[in-house]
Amino acid sequence: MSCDHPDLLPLDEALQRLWNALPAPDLPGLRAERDDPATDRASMDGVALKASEGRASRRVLGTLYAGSDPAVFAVAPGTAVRIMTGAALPPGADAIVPVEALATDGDTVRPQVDPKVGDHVRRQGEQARAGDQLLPAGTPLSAARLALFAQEGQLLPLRPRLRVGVASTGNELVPHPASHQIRDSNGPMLAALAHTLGADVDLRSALPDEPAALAAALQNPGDIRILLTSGGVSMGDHDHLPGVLKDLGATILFHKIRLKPGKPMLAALLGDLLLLGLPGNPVSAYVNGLLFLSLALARLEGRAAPDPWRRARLAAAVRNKGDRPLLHPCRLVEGRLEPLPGKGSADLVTLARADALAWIDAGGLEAGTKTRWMPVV
Ligand SMILES: Nc1nc2c(c(=O)[nH]1)N[C@H]1C(S)=C(S)[C@@H](COP(=O)(O)OP(=O)(O)OC[C@H]3O[C@@H](n4cnc5c(N)ncnc54)[C@H](O)[C@@H]3O)O[C@H]1N2
Ligand code: MOO
Repeated sequence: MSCDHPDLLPLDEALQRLWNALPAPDLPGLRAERDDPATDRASMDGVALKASEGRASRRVLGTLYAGSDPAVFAVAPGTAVRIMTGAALPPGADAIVPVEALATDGDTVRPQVDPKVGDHVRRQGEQARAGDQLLPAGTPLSAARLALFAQEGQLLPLRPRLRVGVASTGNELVPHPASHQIRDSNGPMLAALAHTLGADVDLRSALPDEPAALAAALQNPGDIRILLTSGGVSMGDHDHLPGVLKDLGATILFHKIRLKPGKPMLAALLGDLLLLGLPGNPVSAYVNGLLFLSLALARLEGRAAPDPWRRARLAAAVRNKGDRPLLHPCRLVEGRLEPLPGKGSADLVTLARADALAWIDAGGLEAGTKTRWMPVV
């Protein structure tokens, strides 16, 4: 019997749908408060002098450091001022000769090179002029952009880390398992993943396969913005999550995607709470947790959408008989993807040995094919 599902949502569309459904914070634009740099500055440690005097000796008047007021010196013919990187140029100087290109004798210096006007000088306003638009409103935040806001006197406070709840589901999850039971490995895995991705994590006890318990957890989520669950989203008698969400009036963003592992992946909004209902199989929970949580955190924090994909060649062929693209565990060896002999979406042993997940189109890929892959973090 074929299990092909033409209605499954392609991964990139699912990611886009999640991105569009989440609100980005208000992202202000930025204008330059003053010229950048605000005065001519030294870009090397050396002496500030008049270039037109060529290699002639100069008498050193003193030293300017980054932050020194340059007006205390005036560079007249036959003089120079020692200057450190970042210091404003003194009046009269138009070039810097670096320490390495100077002969020094007491307070006299002699350039060993022919200085030219503007040598090793960062010109006033060469990066921006006062009033220039530096970043339009809506530009996603990054550490570099936050630094630019700080430079212009508009320090943006760091946002508190988003709080992410993690709750596994399943009656089979117990701390001391008999042979028909298992330990909860998804909970600790997803907590670690959320922590790695920069969230503040609340790892909760596993929930039983009971609609009432799931409903209670969803209706009283506590102080979290995102809830990661694992399990209970497929076709089994105990797969209650989709029905519970429907009864609670949640907005289902998608349920079931064209990816192996990850077919029953579910995302829903319940008021302000984003629920990522990850499939229970550990590799599936990992892959989808990584893809969807990193995107959701970036969106809610006002960062650009992360692109986890890199490209490399497969060292060996990988078969994929299904109709879904496959993310296959690999080792990266000298820049090539060496497929591991994995046993599918329940095989945590192979996932833990992998450092890459390679994208294998439906139908499989031959050895030597270049394909996209993402790191296992
Ligand atoms: N008739 C069908 N059966 C299944 C389908 C389907 O389309 N039709 N899809 C399969 C796929 S694909 C996946 S993935 C799984 C996902 O099912 P659920 O998300 O409903 O997960 P569960 O059934 O609750 O559990 C699946 C598997 O994972 C183990 N598990 C669950 N939670 C944990 C945990 N916290 N730590 C470790 N392992 C966990 C669980 O014991 C099961 O073995 O469904 C397929 N079936
Ligand atoms: O999504 Mo499932 O993990 O393909 O077996």
